[in-house]
This record gives sequence, C-alpha cells and structure tokens, in this order.
Amino acid sequence: MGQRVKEKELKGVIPGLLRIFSKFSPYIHQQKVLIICSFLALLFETSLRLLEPWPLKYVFDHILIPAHNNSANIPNTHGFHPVLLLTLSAVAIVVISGLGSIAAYLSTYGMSLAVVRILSEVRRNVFNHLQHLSLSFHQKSKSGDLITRVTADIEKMRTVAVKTALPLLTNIFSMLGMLAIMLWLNWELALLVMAIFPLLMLLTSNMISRIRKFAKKHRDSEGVLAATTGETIGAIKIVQVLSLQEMLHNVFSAQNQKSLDEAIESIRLSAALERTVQILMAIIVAVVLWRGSHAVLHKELTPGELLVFMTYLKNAFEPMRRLSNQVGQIAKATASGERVVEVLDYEPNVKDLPGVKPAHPFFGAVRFENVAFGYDSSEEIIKDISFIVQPGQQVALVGPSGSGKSTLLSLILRLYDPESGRILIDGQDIREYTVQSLRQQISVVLQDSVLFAVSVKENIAYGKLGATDKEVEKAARLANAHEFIMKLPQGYDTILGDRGGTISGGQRQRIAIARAAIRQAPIVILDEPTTGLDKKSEYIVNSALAKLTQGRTTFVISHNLKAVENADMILYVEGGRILEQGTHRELICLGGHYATLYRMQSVVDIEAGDIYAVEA
Ligand SMILES: Nc1ncnc2c1ncn2[C@@H]1O[C@H](COP(=O)(O)OP(=O)(O)OP(=O)(O)O)[C@@H](O)[C@H]1O
Repeated sequence: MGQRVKEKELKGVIPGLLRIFSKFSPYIHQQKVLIICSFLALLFETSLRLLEPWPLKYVFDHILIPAHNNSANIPNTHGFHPVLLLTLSAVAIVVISGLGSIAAYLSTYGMSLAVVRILSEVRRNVFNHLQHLSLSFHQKSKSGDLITRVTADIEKMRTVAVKTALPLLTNIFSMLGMLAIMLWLNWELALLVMAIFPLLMLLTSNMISRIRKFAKKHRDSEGVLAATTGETIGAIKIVQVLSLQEMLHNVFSAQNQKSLDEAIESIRLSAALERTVQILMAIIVAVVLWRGSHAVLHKELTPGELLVFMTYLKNAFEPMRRLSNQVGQIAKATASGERVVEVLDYEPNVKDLPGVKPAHPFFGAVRFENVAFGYDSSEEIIKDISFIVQPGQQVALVGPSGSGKSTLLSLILRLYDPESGRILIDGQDIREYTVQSLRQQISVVLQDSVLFAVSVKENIAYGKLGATDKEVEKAARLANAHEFIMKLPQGYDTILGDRGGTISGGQRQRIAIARAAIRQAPIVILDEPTTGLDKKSEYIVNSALAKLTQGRTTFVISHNLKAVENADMILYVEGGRILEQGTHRELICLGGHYATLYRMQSVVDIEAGDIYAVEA
C-alpha cells in the first residue's frame, strides 16, 4: 500500500495532464472548431508580439545612430525623409499593439469559452456517472469528498485553465518565436541564453513535483473535511442526542490543521520557486548584456539588434518569472483533474450487458435459482437460495437480524448482481433486461424512506416522472396521505425539509407509499415499512400498504410475524439460507424455527398487552 502511494506521488505533472486530456478528449473534440480558431488568433497575437521591438530597432540603427555619428547632416534613409520614417515607425508601434490586442482578446475569449464548455460537460458527466455507480462504490466512498470532486476540483481546473494555462500557452509560443529570431540575429548569444534554460528547468522541476505532491494532499484533505462536515450535518440529530459535538469538533480541528499545513507548505514552495527563477533570470540578463555589448563593439551585432535581444529577454523575463507560479498552479489543477478522472475511471459493477433489451410489462413471476452473493468475496451473505413466486403472490421474509433478508431483496432490484445462480422474472434472467426497465417495474418502500427537499407533489411524482397532478392526488389518497397533505401550509406545493425532516415518520412513510403507488408497478418490495411507528400510524400505514400491494407480487420483510401471517408464502431466513418455507399454518405445524419465534412473539405481545392494560 505504502509503495503504491509513493509511486502515485512520484508521477509527474505531464503524465497526469496526459491522463486528464485523454479522459476528456471526447469533450475537447466537441469544441475543436472553437479551439482551432482561437489557436490561430493566438498564433497571430504571438507574431505581433515578436514584431513589437522592431520599429525601435529600425529607428535606432537607421535614423538615430547614423544621425548621432554625423550630427551635421541628417541621413536620408532609403530615399525617405527621416521624419516620415520616424512617423511611420511610431504608427507601426500603435498598429502592431492594436492588432495584437484584438487577436489576444479573440484568442482569450475563444479559448475560455471552449474551456468552460468542456468542463461543464465534464461536470455533467461526472454527476451522471456518480448516479450510475453501484451501491457498493457509494457505500465505501465519503459523500462529502465526492461532492468536492464535482464542485471545487472542477472549479479549480476551470480557473487555472482560463487564468493560468492560456497565458502560459501564449508565453511559450512567444518564447519559442523569440528564440528563433535571436538565433537568426546572433546564434552565439542565442545559444548562451538557451544553455541557461535547461539549468533553470532542472533546478525547478524538483520543486514543481513537490508542489504537486502537497497540492494533491491538500485537495484530499479538503475532501476529508467536506466529508466530515457533510456526515456531521447529515446526522446532526444523533450528534446532538449523543453529545458528540466536542469529539467531532476535535476531529474536525485536527483535519483542518492538517489541510492548513499542507496548503501553507505548497504556498511556501511556490514562493521559493518564484524567487529562484527571478535570481536565475537576472543572471541571464547580465550575461547577455555583457556578451552582447562585446559583440556590438566588435561589429558582430548592431546596437538596434542588441536592443531587440534585450527587449525579448525582458519580455521573456516576466513570463518566466510567472512561469514558476503558473506551473505550480497547473500542478495543483492537475491534482484536481486526477481526482475527477479517478471518479470517471470507476466502472459500475451493475450495468447493462451488451445487446440487452428493455423489459416487457411484467406479470410478476419471480424465481431464485441457486443464488449466492457476498459483499466481499471472502464471505457469502446469501447461500444457494432457490424459491418460486407466482404473479400476485405475497411473500414474507422473516428471520433474525443480519440474516440477509434485505440483501436478498436488493438482488431483485439489481443493486448488486449474484455471484452465482440467477434470478428470473417472467422466466427470463433479470440481467437480460436493461437495469432501468427492470427497476421501473418495481415499487419500493423502505424502513426509513428518504424524501427530497422539494414539494410534496414532486416527491410523489418522482415515482413516475411526468405524472399529472391528478395521478399524484390519486396515489396520495391510496396512501391515506391526501388529508394530512391538504392540512400542510401550501398543500401539495409545500416544500419539505432536507430528507423530509419537517414531517412526522408516519407521514413520511405515507408519502413514500404514494411515491411507490404512482408507479403502478407489478412487483412491490416492502422492507420493514412500519418499524418505528406508533400503533396509530402503523395502522394507517398498513391499511395504505394493503391497497398498494393488492394484486401485485409483493415481498415484505417484517419482524412482526402477526403482520405477515396471511402471506401466501413465508420464507424463514437464517445465516443467508432459507431454513423453512410455507404458509403460516404449514410452518406452525412444522414446529420449527418459525413456530418457536411466533410463540415467543405471542408471549411478548400478551405481556405487553398486560402492561398496557395495567397502565390504562
Ligand atoms: N453494504 C454492505 N457491505 C458489507 N456488508 C453488508 C452490507 N450490508 C449488509 N451487510 C452485511 O450483510 C449481512 C446481512 O445484512 P442484511 O441487511 O441483508 O440483513 P437483514 O436480515 O435484512 O437484517 P435486518 O433484519 O437487521 O435488517 C449482515 O451481516 C450485514 O452486516
């Protein structure tokens, strides 16, 4: 593990960038016209930048210096009057600068537009990809960290691409152009400058890789911070009930300090890098001035050409000084980009097999054939399970906690795929249907139904996208929810709190039942839907559930055996196996585990009834 981390840290910025570019290439391809046009504008801008010192050279070499050497007689250059040439040179400076600005505007605007479009497409895809990643991935990931990858990491890439990478690209092109012209003017002097660049790169590369390492650590720490915050706020009720505030505050403080230390280290390294480059650049300028002046004195170079040389160096100096900072920023953005690519690289475990078709409307016949499954390969949670359910039958799953009942039902929904064996609906393996068409025909009500922070109407309509108001109300009436919804401040338009926190548990369940009912799905899964409700709420929810499940193949998990004794088939599950199977009457006659559990519950119920009677 340690070795793997080390290897990851050693990877440089360039391989990271290549990975990001290859992953984003489909989105880059979509913007190719805009990118090519902006690139041409950038090349034009670069050429104009290179032209900038040339009017000055012309004025020095052909007007000022000859005039200075021969002050009595102003020379007539190329048959034109010097004042005319001076005016033309001055106009040329303005024209070159003006055209250069227009080209810079077009290239910056075009490239920025392309970057923004590419990254918004990436963000859309990361979000979509996350939604399709298997439950097993999400159960292992920290939600806050994933949120940071979709938001802050992509934002970092956008800012750096627009504000840093584009100017850097322009600078690299102008520096290459400057070097070519310097070589043409005086190759010896140009080679001197070029010899110093590799030294500069060598000295800075180590620092750059350290900056990238700390930036990646810092972004990961930010992800951990976001995860802790998200987890704490998401579970604020239990945090307050258990008085965990101080403990969590300490955990957060330690993580915050770690993140701060890493941020400071990366800032310190960036600043050190910038200063190193500044000193090296000053040495280059001094050497070129010294050697260039010698060349002028030996008539190997004109003073105007030395002026062009020095102007190029000065022009290159600023970008070079900023280069270190820019590369540092790019290293940070690369770390962010790699975090985004990491998410995109995850393959969903459950996905449509090639060539599968959407399912036909189900009759609801379900068959398990020697199904086995484990969350990790070392331990089987479901072991060789087989049973057959006819359309419209009510099946109850009972048994001790942790015996695998919920896991078994999650296999019907393809939240996970079995390791061996198969599950058939209407005689066909469920892996031969598209995942979406399978899930669309199954309604689910869980123990603690999660509602969204949108209106009651939208929450119900999420069960069937595009449902009409009439359908929503019909489902709510079936779920015994219409009356209480009408009493809410804005009725069906009332916006619920986060996770439906502003209404009671029983009300939440009834909205969840309405959401399940609106689907009119042929198969219904109920995973302890009345647990935690008081007797009155339980009664109302149960009567809604009876209407929901009528005539549909239903799987219900319940710890209350009395609630499921009328089921067509009861499966007693223990240790991931079906130990007993039959109707209530058959299982009682069998006198096995189910009968024992039923008797125990009856005794507890009678005792509880006595207690209630005494209290009453
Ligand atoms: N996402 C998961 N990753 C790893 N193990 C899991 C996961 N979910 C459940 N398990 C384990 O699988 C086993 C079966 O869990 P499951 O929730 O299916 O049991 P259950 O019979 O429905 O329990 P209960 O009646 O308490 O809801 C348990 O040992 C549980 O710890």
